[in-house]
Amino acid sequence: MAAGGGGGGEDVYATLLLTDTYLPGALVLAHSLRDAGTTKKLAALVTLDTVSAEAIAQLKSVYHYVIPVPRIQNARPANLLLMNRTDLHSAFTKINLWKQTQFRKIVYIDADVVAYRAPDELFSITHPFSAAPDIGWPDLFNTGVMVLTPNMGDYYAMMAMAERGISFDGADQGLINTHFRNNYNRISFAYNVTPSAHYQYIPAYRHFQSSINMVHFIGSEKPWFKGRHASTESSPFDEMTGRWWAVYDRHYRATSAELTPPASTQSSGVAATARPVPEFVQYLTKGEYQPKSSHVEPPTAQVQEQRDQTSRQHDSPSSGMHSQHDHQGHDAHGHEAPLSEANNRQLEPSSFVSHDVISSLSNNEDSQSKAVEEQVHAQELHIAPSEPKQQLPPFQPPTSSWDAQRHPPPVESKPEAINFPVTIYEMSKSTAPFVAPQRYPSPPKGMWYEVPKEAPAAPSEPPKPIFPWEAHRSTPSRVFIDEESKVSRHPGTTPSTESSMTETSTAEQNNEPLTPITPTIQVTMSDPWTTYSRTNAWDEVPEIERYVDSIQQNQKSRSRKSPGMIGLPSPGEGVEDGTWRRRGSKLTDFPSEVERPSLPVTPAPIHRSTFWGGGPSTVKGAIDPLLPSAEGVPGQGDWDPVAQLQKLAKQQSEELLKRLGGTGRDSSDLPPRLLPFGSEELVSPTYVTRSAQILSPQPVTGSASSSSVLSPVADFKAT
Ligand SMILES: O=c1ccn([C@@H]2O[C@H](COP(=O)(O)OP(=O)(O)O[C@H]3O[C@H](CO)[C@@H](O)[C@H](O)[C@H]3O)[C@@H](O)[C@H]2O)c(=O)[nH]1
Ligand SMILES: [Mn+2]
Repeated sequence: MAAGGGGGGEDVYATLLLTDTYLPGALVLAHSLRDAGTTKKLAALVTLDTVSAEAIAQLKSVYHYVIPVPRIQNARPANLLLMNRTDLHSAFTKINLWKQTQFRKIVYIDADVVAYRAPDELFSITHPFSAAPDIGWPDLFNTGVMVLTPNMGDYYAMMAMAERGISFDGADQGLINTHFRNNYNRISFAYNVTPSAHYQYIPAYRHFQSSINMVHFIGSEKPWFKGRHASTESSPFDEMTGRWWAVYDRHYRATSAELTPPASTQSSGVAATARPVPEFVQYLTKGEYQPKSSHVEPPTAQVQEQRDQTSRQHDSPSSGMHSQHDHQGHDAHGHEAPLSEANNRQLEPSSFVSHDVISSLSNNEDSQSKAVEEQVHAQELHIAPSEPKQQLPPFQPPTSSWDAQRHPPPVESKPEAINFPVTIYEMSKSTAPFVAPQRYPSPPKGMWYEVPKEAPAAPSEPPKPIFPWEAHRSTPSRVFIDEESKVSRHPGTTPSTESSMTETSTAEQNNEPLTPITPTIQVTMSDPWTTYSRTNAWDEVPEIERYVDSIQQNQKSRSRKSPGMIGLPSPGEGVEDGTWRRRGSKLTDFPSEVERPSLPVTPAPIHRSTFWGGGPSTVKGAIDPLLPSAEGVPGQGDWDPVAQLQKLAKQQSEELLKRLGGTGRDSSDLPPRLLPFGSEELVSPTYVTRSAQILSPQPVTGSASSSSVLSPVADFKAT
């Protein structure tokens, strides 16, 4: 063994076993690493004075090295009380890791850790000491996972501290943190995830879940102390606990075959020693020990027999001791003293645990009766019945102890539907002929829907109007293809057969006016460009008008203080008498048709004979029927965008000039306005020029002031 350390040697994962009670943990840890396919060897440091031979034998079945180390006890354990963990009085023993200089690098892992994957990459860290943050105080590191280079320097330094009891928590974590305070390499929390039943940062867990390497069950409650059904929720904590149990089950769960061995071996009492699954481990795992039995006996006798068997099995030279200590430490059935009284499960002579289990079964009345209860329960659930007919076990949903994303199903697993409740119906074997009953029960009453005798009368009157404009609503004049049949069925409504926008359909003549006509506007059907109303039906509702007036009155009085606001009438426009308001009192204060005739918004579609998908024979003879055209919408053929744009431009210019003071000026002598760029060549695909005169942009002839306003024209002049 090299004294300097850190030189040659191999890499090992190492753990520590101070007591038998942590054996299930140490075994599950080793299996989890091996199952994950680690290429490194495994070592377990053990304190021979407190770990039984049986436990060491178990360790040897999975660990390459089982290394005895001297137990280092804290002579001043007062600080341990601060965290209620007096069971950790010998945690200083961990310091022995630095003495193992036969190894190049050690990845130390607490016995209460389960590996999701083998973190072999940790061995390539060059830093002499690495650890992950502790959730209790993240500036500290947790000593449950450490990557260290053994060397005698660190060993002696820490031994000196241990002898003086220098540790703020009384255990190894306080000591090692003090020693490596300023010189440790922080590794990811994913290497030492410490779940909590009370607090879990669930979003982070969900986010980083897939990167978890190892899970460490810190605190006094370990999975194997609580039993597999300690919790049935599916919290992150339960998921992680489930992963521990998945490894346990893979290697230590009793199969039903083992629970019902052949009768010959049963009577000999030797069966217990033949072990695919070691009972010793089950003893130490709460709720897992199930004694073998193939026939129903009075439970008491059975327990007695089991106890005797176990007694023989675990007999050792020190067995005489077991009656002396009425130790009530943790037994495998969970009939333990509270875990906070943790020193109860500590520091007994070698192999004390097995005796402890036995003594609790044999010496303690209470324990015994509970054990009997459990025995009976175990029979109900798991042990093959001796009588042919026995109640099926109650349905238990499968526990989520296995992560299907990462691992194959546990070796012992059964098909998913194995637990589903099954009801089997059998055919009647009766040969007696069927005799109909005298009377069948009458159907239940009042369970059907009574169809109303009369159909609900159609509402004779339309619903009362809610909004003012509903009172003088106009009938829509556009007709769509789907409605064609309806229209033609209407007496006197014949679809127009010509595509002419100016033609008034029969429907229009028979019905109300189709365009909302306000009293002030003269509709001239001959000029479709002026027939669009720019007012709203509700503009004339007196209530609304009054309301708007009142608002504007308000605004007016306020804005007088700031003249020049856009939209305010000039002093000459009759502010004082209020006449200007007539034009501006509407919510939608668009220029009227007279002021600014609108462009048609949607030209009516041109009817194409092929569109309707049929030849002349399909609809009404040789000519396809046309939909009645909407009133006031100009025909497509009349649509000349160029002319309309110019018309609009001219009108606007006129208006502008008018506002600028040029009253009474005849618009006809205004030059046509420049069209928007790119639209000069615009020609409607359907428009047939009716007047040969096409207006072209001409230089403006107005005054200097007007030309500066008509900037597009001025620009044009400049070019
Ligand atoms: O009765 C015992 C107690 C401890 N151990 C071993 O010592 C380790 C530490 O004890 P543990 O119960 O795991 O402590 P934690 O609850 O994890 O508490 C924290 O505090 C301990 C004391 O500082 C540190 O050793 C741990 O790494 C740290 O996570 C265990 O994993 C075992 O390897 C035993 O074998 N038997
Ligand atoms: Mn631990």
